[in-house]
Amino acid sequence: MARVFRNFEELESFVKQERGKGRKIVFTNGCFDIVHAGHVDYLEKAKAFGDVLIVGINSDSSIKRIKGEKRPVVPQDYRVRVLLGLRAVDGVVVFDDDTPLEVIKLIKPDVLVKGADWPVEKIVGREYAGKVERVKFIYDISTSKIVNKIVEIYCGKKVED
Ligand SMILES: Nc1ncnc2c1ncn2[C@@H]1O[C@H](COP(=O)(O)OP(=O)(O)OP(=O)(O)O)[C@@H](O)[C@H]1O
Ligand SMILES: O=P(O)(O)O[C@@H]1O[C@H]([C@H](O)CO)[C@@H](O)[C@H](O)[C@@H]1O
Repeated sequence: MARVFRNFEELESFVKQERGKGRKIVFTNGCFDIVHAGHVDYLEKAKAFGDVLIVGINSDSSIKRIKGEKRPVVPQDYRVRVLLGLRAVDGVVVFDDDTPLEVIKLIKPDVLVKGADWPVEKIVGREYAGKVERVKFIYDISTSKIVNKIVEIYCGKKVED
């Protein structure tokens, strides 16, 4: 089963151990507030770029700063637990900064992956990765779309994007 790294030191020693076995380290990051089919698809494709997939997940306070006070809908411990249950994921680490730059600088992944909604020039940490991969969306879904649909259904209000 996948594991959660309690701190960056634990993560660093895991990465060193895996690299020692000749394994390719893939890293990606995100908020993963309400996990959906798009996340599952992109994480499986991310894993396929290497041998070990580590996912950096924003802390609750990080998400509040970057996505607004009303988010996240799902607390970080539950968001972590969902990712740990995904077949593609080997490890999860929570980061509290606005960006995963410090984690990426630490592990220098062989491959850094984001969904194709992120232009390369906006992918934080790209200069510390062996290469950067952007995964195209095959599902037209997002956490925001899910939230907005629920508000529309239950509150009869159209939420402005
Ligand atoms: N439909 C999708 N298909 C593939 N990848 C996706 C999809 N939606 C988001 N991603 C990717 O998942 C990662 C986490 O993104 P995030 O948690 O912001 O999801 P989101 O659904 O876009 O959430 P929000 O609507 O709150 O922005 C990012 O790398 C993003 O590019
Ligand atoms: O879930 P998101 O919004 O895709 O995740 C964010 O990604 C940002 C991205 O990596 C910038 O290149 C990152 O800075 C931010 O902390 C979220 O993880």
